[in-house]
Amino acid sequence: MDSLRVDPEKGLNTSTGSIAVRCGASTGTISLTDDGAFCFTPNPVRQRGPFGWLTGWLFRPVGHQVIPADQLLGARLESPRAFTVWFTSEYTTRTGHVTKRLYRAVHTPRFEVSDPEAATKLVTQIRRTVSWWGRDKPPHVAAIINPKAGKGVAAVMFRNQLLPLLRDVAGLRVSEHLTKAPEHATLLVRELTLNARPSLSSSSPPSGGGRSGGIEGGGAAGPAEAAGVADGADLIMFVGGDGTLHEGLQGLFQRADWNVARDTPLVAVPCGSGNGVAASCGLWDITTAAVAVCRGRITPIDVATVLQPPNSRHYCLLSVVYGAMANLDIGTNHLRWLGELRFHLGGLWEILRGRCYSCRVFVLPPDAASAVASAPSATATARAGAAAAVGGSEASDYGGAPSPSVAALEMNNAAATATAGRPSVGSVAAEARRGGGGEGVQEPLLKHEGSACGAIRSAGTGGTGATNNDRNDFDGTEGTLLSQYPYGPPLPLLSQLPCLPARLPDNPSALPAGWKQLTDSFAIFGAYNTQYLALGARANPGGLMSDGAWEVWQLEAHGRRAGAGLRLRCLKVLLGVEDGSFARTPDIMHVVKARAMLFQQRDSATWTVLDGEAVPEAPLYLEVHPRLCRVLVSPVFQEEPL
Ligand SMILES: Nc1ncnc2c1ncn2[C@@H]1O[C@H](COP(=O)(O)OP(=O)(O)OP(=O)(O)O)[C@@H](O)[C@H]1O
Repeated sequence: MDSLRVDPEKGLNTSTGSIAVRCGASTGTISLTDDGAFCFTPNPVRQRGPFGWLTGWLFRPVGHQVIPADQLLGARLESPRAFTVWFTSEYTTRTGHVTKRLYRAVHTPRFEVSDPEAATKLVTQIRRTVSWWGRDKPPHVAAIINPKAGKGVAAVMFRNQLLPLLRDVAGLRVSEHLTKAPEHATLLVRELTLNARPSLSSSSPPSGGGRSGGIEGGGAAGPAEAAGVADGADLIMFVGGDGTLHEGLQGLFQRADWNVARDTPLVAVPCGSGNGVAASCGLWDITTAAVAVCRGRITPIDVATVLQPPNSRHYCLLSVVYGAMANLDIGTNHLRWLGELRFHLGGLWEILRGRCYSCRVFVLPPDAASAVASAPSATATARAGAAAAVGGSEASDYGGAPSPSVAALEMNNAAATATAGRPSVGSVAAEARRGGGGEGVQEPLLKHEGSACGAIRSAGTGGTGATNNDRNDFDGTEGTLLSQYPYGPPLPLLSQLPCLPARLPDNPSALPAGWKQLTDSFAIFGAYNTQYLALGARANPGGLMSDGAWEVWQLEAHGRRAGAGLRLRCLKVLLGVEDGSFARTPDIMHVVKARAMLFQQRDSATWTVLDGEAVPEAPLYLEVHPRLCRVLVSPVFQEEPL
């Protein structure tokens, strides 16, 4: 063993392609096959003396072991000369109609070599082959950890379960960023150094070993590495619930480089109460999420802008809910310690209360949106060719060079930052909640110039004489202009509206062609992007996260109180929500696909909730940006419509 000649690149014996090791009472050789599989071949055991069989039985040799590349996770150095090899063991659980595929991380016994250098090199080679997304250097994962999410154990889970696998086994570089207050995740993501744009590889499962799937397929170094870029993050990992990811998403689109930053893959590690995004990506638990990070399989996801005139722009991945669905989330915040059980209790309470809710909703279905997007629109033209991003399912570019207003905003931001420093996380959040004007980063979004409603038209038509009489502001109330939302991805469908009304019209005739009105009164209402709203709530069975549309679900009602029949239907939905089987009952709920939505609250006994976070009661406009971001998914991820 001492005479091993070691390949400086690979750690393996150059003549045999293998390395001699000791494993317990056995000796043998380790080799890595061309397709990345790990093999341990024990040396034959010679029986010595008449009782050789007894010693052979007592000290049973370790048998031949082959671990295919798609099961390998990495290797961990246990001492300078000893290491263990880690691999995944897949298992399934079944909930009604849903089969969930999860992973355990297991490891071999310790292997010992005589040369510490050989051990280090072999460990590095295993890691690089299976978990570095085909790169030469370990990718950098920025972990945003919310210690208050769920039952408050996210930081402990990160240190005990996630970090040992990602750092010590897969050899990834992991930087920790602990949130210190609500909305701190927004600031952290806004200020993260990110690597250059990774290319999106196929979202189909890797066919061979771990080396084939991934963010940077093909074994080439990433562009950032090639360019020698500083140590920016290649992946942003959110260790918390949906709220933590939601806050991080706001930070991503508050960056001046959002159009590049949006390509940085995001991963949700389920440590919150709901974990709808993690569930929708097939990341059912922490170990499965860790395996997904090692494999690096990503898929595009639609993101919706939600505008609340006159001052707020939110980005959502998951849902907009109102009424019962909002109450069972926000109304059970004090039961956070119960985990996901709080949602079930909240649902039962809502059925017992039997309350119905009222709102005004208009939706623009995808086919109508395509027609609208292809129709000439002066305003859309003014928005830098943004309409091109809407018609197709591939949104390849969301703007490139910033529009003049964006450039102005960036200058504003720079000036504000230089003179007053960045606003604190808390002050921006408080300002946004109050709905008042603020300074600094969000200032241009907060400014409201009601008198300029006609200006957008005049800009589009080339006219100059717009007056207040030019407005089409539905009911004569003031509207808000597209030009007041200059930052982030363009809103080509919004540009078809003359302005964002402060109060929604009574019927769709006041809106451009294609808009449809939904029922005003309902027992359950929600607009969803992904299939799961929580690990145990498949509220949108059949939804696809990258089809360029959201699904709007309604359980219609008449009047303020639910009768016995309606309560029974609500109960059926609650009982069938875990696997989405409620949707098999005909006509139990009404669902439509929407590319854009206008929504106005008419009930003060509930909340408006975006991705699990309550926002002020004010009318909102939602527009879907097809495939705007990337999320990391389970290696076996497949969105199966029910
Ligand atoms: N250090 C902190 N102290 C107090 N609150 C925090 C801190 N960091 C983040 N938060 C807040 O914690 C809240 C809950 O986080 P999150 O939504 O991720 O968990 P959850 O509500 O348990 O999960 P889910 O959204 O999946 O139901 C967020 O609204 C966030 O603003």
